[in-house]
Amino acid sequence: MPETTGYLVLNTGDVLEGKWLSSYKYADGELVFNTAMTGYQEVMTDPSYAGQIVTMTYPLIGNYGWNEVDYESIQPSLKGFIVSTPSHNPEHYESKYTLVEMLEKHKIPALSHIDTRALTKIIRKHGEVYGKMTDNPEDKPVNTSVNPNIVSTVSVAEKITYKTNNSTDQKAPHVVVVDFGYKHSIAHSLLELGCDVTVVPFDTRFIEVQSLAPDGVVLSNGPGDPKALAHLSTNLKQIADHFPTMGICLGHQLIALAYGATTKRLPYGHRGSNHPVKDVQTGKVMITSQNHGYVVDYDSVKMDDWYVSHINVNDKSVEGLKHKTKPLMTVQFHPEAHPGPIDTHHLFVNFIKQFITKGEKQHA
Ligand SMILES: NC(=O)CC[C@H](N)C(=O)O
Repeated sequence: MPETTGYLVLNTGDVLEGKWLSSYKYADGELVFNTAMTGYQEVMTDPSYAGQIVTMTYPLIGNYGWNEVDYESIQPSLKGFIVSTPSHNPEHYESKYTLVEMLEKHKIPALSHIDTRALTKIIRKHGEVYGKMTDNPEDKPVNTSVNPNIVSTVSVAEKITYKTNNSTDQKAPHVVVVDFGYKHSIAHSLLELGCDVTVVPFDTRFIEVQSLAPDGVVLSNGPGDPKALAHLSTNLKQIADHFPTMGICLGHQLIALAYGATTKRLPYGHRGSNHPVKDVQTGKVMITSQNHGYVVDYDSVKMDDWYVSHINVNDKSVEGLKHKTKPLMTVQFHPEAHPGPIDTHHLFVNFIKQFITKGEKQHA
C-alpha cells in the first residue's frame, strides 16, 4: 500500500502528521498511551480499550507479528491505533500474520510515523485528551467520553461454558465470570488451574448466577467509567455477599462502588506492564500489568469490613481491596497479565484455594 499522509488532530489544538498504516481511516476517541515494550496484540484485543485510540510509547511495533494464541477477544474494540515505527517483516516462531494484515482484517484505523513520545507528553500534560484520525488537518475531534452503554457492546450476549482439561478432581470447581469485557486470559488462567468456567453477560441477575451453582465468581475487567454501571450495585453486592468473589480492574471498581466507596479519574491512567504494586500485609512489591483510567478513591474506603490490600508504589493509589471476614478480594491490576509479568498469578491460586481446600461450597 502506498504511504499516504494522515493526521491526528487533538482537542488540545495539537495536530500530528503521520502515515496511514491501514486502509481504514477516520476515528474519534479518547487518546490513551500504553508503555509496554511488547504485547501489542494483547493490548489491541483487550476489550477494556473499547472507544479509545491507543498509542504505544515503545517505538517499534509489529516486529514479532501476530499469532493465533494471544487474542484477548476475537474482535478488537479499540477505535484506532497509533505507532511510531511499524515493522512489516515480523520474525517469531508463532507469528502467522503481519500487523498490517490484522489492522485490515479487523478494520482498525491506524497511523504510523507519529512521534508517540511527544503525543504521550501531550496526554500526560492535559490528562483527558480526545483525538480524531483524519485526512483533513482542519478537522475537529469529538468528545467521545460519554457512552454509558459501552460495556454492553463488548459483553457476551449469552452465557458460554468452558470445561477444564486440567481437573484432578472428579468435579472441577465452577467459576462464573461476569463479563464486562473480559480478557480471555482470565478464563484461561482459571481453566489452567482446573476450574470449569461459565462466562455470563454483565447484567446477569443474582438469581441466574445462583442457578449456575458457582463455587466462586469473578467480576471482569471492562471499558468505560465504572460509575456508569452504578445501577448494577445492588445486584453485584448480592452476588458478592453470597459467593467467594474476585474483582479485576473494572470488577474491582464495581465492588468498591457496591460496598460504598467511590471512584475517580486518574490524571492520565496506568497502562503498561511494569507498574509496581505493594501488598500492604507482606510489604512485597510485585510488577503488574495495568490498563485503567479510573481508580478507587483511597479516602472513600471507609467501610468497616474492608481494607486496602494493595497500593501503587508510584502514586499511592488503591490497587486492591479485601474484606476482613468474607472471601472477597479485588485488584485494580491484572493477575492474568497478558501482556506482562505473572508476579500476581498467585492471587488466582489463593482465590480458588478458598473453595477447593474446604471441599465444599463456602457460603452460597
Ligand atoms: N481494564 C479495566 O477493567 C479498566 C477499568 C475502567 N474502564 C478504567 O479505565 O479504569
